[in-house]
Amino acid sequence: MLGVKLTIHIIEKVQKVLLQSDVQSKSDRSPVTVADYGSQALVSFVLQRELPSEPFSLVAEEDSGDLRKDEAQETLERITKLVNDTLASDESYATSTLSTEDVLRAIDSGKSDGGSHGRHWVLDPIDGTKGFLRGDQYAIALALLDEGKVVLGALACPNLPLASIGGVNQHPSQGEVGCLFFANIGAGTYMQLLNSSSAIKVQVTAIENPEEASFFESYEAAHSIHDLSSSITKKLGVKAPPVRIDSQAKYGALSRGDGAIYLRFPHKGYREKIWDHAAGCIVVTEAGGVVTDAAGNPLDFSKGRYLDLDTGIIVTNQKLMPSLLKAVRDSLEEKASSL
Ligand SMILES: Nc1ncnc2c1ncn2[C@@H]1O[C@H](COP(=O)(O)O)[C@@H](O)[C@H]1OP(=O)(O)O
Ligand SMILES: [Mg+2]
Ligand SMILES: [Mg+2]
Ligand SMILES: [Mg+2]
Repeated sequence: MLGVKLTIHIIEKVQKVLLQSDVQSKSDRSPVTVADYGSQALVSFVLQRELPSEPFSLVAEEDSGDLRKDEAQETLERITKLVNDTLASDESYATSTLSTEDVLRAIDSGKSDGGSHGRHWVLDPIDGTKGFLRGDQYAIALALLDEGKVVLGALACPNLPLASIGGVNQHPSQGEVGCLFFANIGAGTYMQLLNSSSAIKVQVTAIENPEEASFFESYEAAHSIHDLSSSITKKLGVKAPPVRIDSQAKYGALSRGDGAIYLRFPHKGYREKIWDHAAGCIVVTEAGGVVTDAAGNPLDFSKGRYLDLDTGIIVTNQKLMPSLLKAVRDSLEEKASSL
């Protein structure tokens, strides 16, 4: 249990870093903010502080390359202040102060390649940066790999309502907001409000009839081919329109039964990273769901920083998976023969 408690502890702390902030563009033209860097520095620092006796390995999204350039000095100072203010607000870390060099080093300790041996932490400091910038959904995703398998996952979704987001009659502005999902291998998935400490066990939906199912996909059409998921769900007989939200909040929502299906088909040439799915994958599977690639194979997190997979990622419950896989196969064949 130490791992799970530790993970929650860190994520609650990181949430405080997430203020509105300037945005830079990375070499792949995706956005990165001082909050992404601050979050990664903080999680990395706290993990190393809490686990001094074991070799530390972190596979994380960001690196300090751009922050080391002369013109980034001011940004780096802002990130350092953000990190130090957060540490100062917590009893256990109030005496820690990081220099700009410490922050760069903490960010860069996320350069591990992971792999099939030993233990590796896997972090997406902000997943769904575009959603974060829009004020929509985003997540902080932390997982632990042990001998290539995900054994622990925590997904903090600060903008996710406690009430279901899968239905048609939604009032997203009402009620409590900010959910944390965590899963430990063999022990199920739990959810709690970010500002509370009492967790409830969650389960994926038991729906067997696709006509009653609703499905999630990316908000951003550049992240997933919407036409393809529409063809798949039509074949399956899904009646509801897609629920489009950002980030691994989709996995969290699915794990508590908000929707029944999550489809993700990135455009040609995009390579999926392990930090975009490790926490979400265990959160859904421990809640009774199934996560596979488009060919029906389980995701393999042991191959390094990237997932080596066939075409796309599909998620649903055990009952719906066989017919979903068939609809995926048929739609992909149709697409291939129309090219
Ligand atoms: N061109 C792209 N295609 C697919 N996914 C992308 C692309 N660019 C960034 N991503 C990543 O996809 C995930 C979000 O997808 P979605 O919100 O659509 O589910 C994020 O991990 C995002 O990274 P990031 O962590 O930088 O936000
Ligand atoms: Mg990013
Ligand atoms: Mg991500
Ligand atoms: Mg990210």
